[in-house]
Amino acid sequence: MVGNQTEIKDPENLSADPRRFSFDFSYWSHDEFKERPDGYLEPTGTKYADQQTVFNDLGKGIIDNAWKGYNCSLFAYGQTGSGKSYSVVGYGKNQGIVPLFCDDLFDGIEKKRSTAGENEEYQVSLSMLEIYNEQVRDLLNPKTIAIKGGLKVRQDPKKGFYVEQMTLKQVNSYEEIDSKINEGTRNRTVASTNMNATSSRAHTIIGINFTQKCPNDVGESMTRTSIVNLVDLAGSERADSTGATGDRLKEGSAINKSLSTLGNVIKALADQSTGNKKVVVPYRDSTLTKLLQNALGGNSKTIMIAALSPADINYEETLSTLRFADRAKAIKTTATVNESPTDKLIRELREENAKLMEMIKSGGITLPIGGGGGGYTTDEVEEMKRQLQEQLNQNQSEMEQMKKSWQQKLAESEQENLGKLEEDKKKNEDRKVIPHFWNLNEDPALTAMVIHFCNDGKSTIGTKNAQPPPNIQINGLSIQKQHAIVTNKGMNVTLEPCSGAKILVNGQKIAKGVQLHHNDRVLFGPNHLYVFHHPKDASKNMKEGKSEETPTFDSANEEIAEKAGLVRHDGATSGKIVSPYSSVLF
Ligand SMILES: Nc1ncnc2c1ncn2[C@@H]1O[C@H](COP(=O)(O)OP(=O)(O)OP(=O)(O)O)[C@@H](O)[C@H]1O
Repeated sequence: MVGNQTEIKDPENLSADPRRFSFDFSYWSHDEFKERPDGYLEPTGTKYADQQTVFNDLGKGIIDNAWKGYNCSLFAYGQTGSGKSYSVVGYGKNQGIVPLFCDDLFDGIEKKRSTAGENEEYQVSLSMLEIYNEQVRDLLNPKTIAIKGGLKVRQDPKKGFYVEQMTLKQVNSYEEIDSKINEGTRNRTVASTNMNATSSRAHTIIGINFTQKCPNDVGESMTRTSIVNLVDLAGSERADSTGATGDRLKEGSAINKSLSTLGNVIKALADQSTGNKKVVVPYRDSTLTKLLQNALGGNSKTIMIAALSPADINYEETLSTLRFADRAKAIKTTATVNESPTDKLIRELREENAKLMEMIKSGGITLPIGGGGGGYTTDEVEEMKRQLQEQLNQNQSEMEQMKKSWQQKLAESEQENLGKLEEDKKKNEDRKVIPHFWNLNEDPALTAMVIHFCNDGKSTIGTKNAQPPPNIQINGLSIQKQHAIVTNKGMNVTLEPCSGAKILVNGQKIAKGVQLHHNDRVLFGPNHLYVFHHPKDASKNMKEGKSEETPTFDSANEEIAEKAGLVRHDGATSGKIVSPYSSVLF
């Protein structure tokens, strides 16, 4: 990284000149940092770009634009393990753009609210989606995650593509939005573990809708809205470089479909911006590009983060990421401020609904989206009617939302959100005193997201189909209705497999009850991997100054492979190894 330039050398031809790419920013984050006692990684020289630096350069701009009423998007592109999630969401004390953005946004709202007049309102709502194998899952509504084929993506002439039935949760503070995002990440963890899916192959879209209602100079109520999409894309590595086969290959090609379409869209938009207006932009070719249409070529101010690995073995992928980013920087979006008199917006929705009513009455023959005339089958007409009704209902609820006062909405959402916050707080307290299992996932962002407590007495472990329902529910391949029983007797915890159930403790298959110890690794079935935490032992170790080695996904898998005789004893590892990490931004 030299100024805003990123240089890359071919490891097989080091004497050749490096290739140079210029961006708005180029950040180095591979070395020259140290960990503060609280866990924050801070620079030891001038080279390392910490999370706050990146946020100051990029996040603050998004905040300013959101306040002005522009739609904003940020998406992170790069191969698995290169630092996309680190930049977008962050880990622990090293918060990424999403939490820092939310914190700053609510700080600003609180300041405004403290001096706000009666007719000023500030409102934030959150959505969280995952695209996996071209299918959309709503991470804020676990019930929809299991829907076969995922949620439907529809097109509206004004809004563009949108996800039918998507949850939009109103949030009133930083704590509430943080708790909701954690809930979404937990749902994502459970879903990916149950389906034995690789999370790095999923795209995550966090949507923040920010609405301000303020009177203008002549006292007329104005509504200003901004939709902020923060996108953590799936790993961009090509399927042939991952050695994937079978389902993994199918999964890989679906992800590649989204990412290769993203590449095609970016190429087409870049061509357009150089004057070739005839190019057709293939948004419709993948779910991802449909949902990112606005972010890529429409009404949005957009930032792309390209995350790179400096390791030699990743040279080809890194070069391809840089080329991708280089093409993307040519794109020019045309963002406009989304501001209208509130009454006008309500009137437009009312008029549109009157038209939709007419269309439904006349048999739904005119498609809402550029449709033609007759010749439809009964099923097609029914489907059109259903779409029209759906749109009508959506407009109706949007209209009601606009008419409702902030106070009313606050009262409605507060109760639910408060309950969740209390729940989170209690869980955190319980973790200090009750023995429990915490999950390990190959994606560090999804690790320690699922907690199962071993309460006093007996707890059953099994699937949701068990009768009576188990105390600890895990679902998925090879998990039995009654899989195990965990007993906590005076803080002594034992784990006993049910007949036929597969459980490994520290890599060893168990056939009868065993006592669990702090930091034991427990694998239920083929892929539900947990660490057992005993709070008493943990605090004893701390008091005695004993250093603890916290198990990781890789170390637990190596242990399993070793016990099964699959690994050499020379320290060779088996999992993915991609060394750290630098990010380029433009
Ligand atoms: N800028 C950075 N400084 C220090 N550590 C980093 C940085 N970026 C990434 N890391 C570390 O590298 C590891 C991988 O990063 P991350 O999970 O963000 O990769 P990713 O690109 O999101 O991968 P995936 O596609 O699997 O989600 C994490 O343990 C993270 O803490």
